[in-house]
Amino acid sequence: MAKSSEVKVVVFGRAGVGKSALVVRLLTNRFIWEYDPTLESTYRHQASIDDEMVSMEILDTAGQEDLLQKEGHMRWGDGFVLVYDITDRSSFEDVAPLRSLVEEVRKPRHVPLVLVGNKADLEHARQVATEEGERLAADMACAFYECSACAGTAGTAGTVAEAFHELCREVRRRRAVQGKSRRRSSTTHVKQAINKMLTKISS
Ligand SMILES: Nc1nc2c(ncn2[C@@H]2O[C@H](COP(=O)(O)OP(=O)(O)OP(=O)(O)O)[C@@H](O)[C@H]2O)c(=O)[nH]1
Repeated sequence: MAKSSEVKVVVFGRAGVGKSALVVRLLTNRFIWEYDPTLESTYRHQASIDDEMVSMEILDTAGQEDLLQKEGHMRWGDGFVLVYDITDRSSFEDVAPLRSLVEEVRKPRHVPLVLVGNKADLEHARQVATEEGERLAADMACAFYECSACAGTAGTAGTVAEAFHELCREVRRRRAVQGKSRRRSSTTHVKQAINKMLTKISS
């Protein structure tokens, strides 16, 4: 494993969608039923993603922050996990405005995002169809996962890590694109300077 990179991840979503439970699932592979509902916390987590060590700093937001706090978190993060609860339609409706705010705060940069529909174990109480999640993710041009932070739901628990890993990949892809365009613009400057010199010499 050659390189290692740092990625700051912010987990956003309405209070009670399961942000803390998802982060705990990622960090410990466990599910904890009750968590302090209002505290905001940061965690460190290392993972090998496609043969690269990635060190994630994860900010689990409180879900009830004011606009100023939200904007501060949006400036801090490299990538964002937008979470809704598949059994709570209004938490799904919160996602689009949240995404617009991130775009606004980070303009003109593209913002790496993943969309997560949590509590997939509660199929009987579902209020948001999988296709609706897929459509929203397509609109936001980001990856989409339905998962459950809840222990014992075979299949969906592993998806939690996959969602965070995919976000790190997207951050990495964006950094590569931005690095290239920075290099291109500095080459353009050198070319312009040489052209200027040549014009002066020949005149
Ligand atoms: N069945 C089920 N319950 C879940 C799941 N994830 C979280 N919960 C429950 O949902 C409630 C809220 O979970 P939290 O992780 O505290 O949610 P949060 O989004 O961090 O909430 P705030 O900190 O208030 O913003 C808790 O009772 C959890 O046990 C899940 O995947 N399935």
